[in-house]
Amino acid sequence: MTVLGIIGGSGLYEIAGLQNAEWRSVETPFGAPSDALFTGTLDGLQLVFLPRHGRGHVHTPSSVPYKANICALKQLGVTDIVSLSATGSFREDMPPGDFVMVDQFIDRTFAREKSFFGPGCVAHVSVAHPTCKRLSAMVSDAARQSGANVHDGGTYLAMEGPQFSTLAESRLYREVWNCDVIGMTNMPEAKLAREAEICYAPVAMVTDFDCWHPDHDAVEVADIVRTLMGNADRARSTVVHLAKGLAAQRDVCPCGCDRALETALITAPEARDPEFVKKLQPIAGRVLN
Ligand SMILES: CSC[C@H]1O[C@H](OP(=O)(O)O)[C@H](O)[C@@H]1O
Ligand SMILES: Nc1ncnc2[nH]cnc12
Repeated sequence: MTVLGIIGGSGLYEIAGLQNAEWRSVETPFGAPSDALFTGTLDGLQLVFLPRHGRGHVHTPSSVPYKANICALKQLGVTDIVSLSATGSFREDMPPGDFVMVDQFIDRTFAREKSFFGPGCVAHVSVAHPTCKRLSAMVSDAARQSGANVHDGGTYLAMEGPQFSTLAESRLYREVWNCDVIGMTNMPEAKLAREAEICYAPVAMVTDFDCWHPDHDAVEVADIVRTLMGNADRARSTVVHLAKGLAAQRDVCPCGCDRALETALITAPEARDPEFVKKLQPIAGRVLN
């Protein structure tokens, strides 16, 4: 069965229109998620919403409990995640207001735990293709139906933050590394979703041109928030259109996201730490038992 998870970024702290809606507190072996999770149904589809920074925006990009967030979504049965994020743009043809269906990342974050696995149970999943093509295509259609100008494909530079980039960094990411958008949160979120075998489709909602742009000397939160308000309405409408198109009956993912752990475990069964294996149950119970 499909359970759609929505991770709401800056400016997206709630979602309206769900039937049988309730906020549910969830504990995980990896601690508490950013906030309670808002569950309900939309057009017959089960949906779980989580505000990435918590209601009121209390978490910094570095303090977001990424592992607990993904684990909580998994515990509520989420099969597909749409991740909505505010981003800066490195491209003149991806101006504020546009949506970019990100399909690649460069991960420059350094102060975050990036794997559920560790000593006592080691696993290596592939993130060569870190997003789900099938889900991204559906989100892209839904975003177009909501009136957004959508770009299919793009590389997201994940920076640690919370400060915005220096001009030299912005130029490096744009001119040398050919990145399309920049943000602070999609890593390690995407890597953890893959480890949890959940399909992941990130939507970068452009809010600014970062500091490389001659007309935008510095990035300012007030400008971002203003653009976010327009983006947020289209993001909510995208979710509504997506819920109409996603079948409740779920087939095997053609990209293999839902089987990512099948070839990933390397620790010999007899060498695994039983306590740690217990902790990993919600994420990897399917392949560990
Ligand atoms: C408010 S601007 C900077 C902030 O916005 C983005 O957050 P999110 O990805 O959750 O929408 C960016 O990554 C920064 O955390
Ligand atoms: N220019 C920017 N850099 C990093 N994160 C962002 N989020 C929104 N705009 C951003």
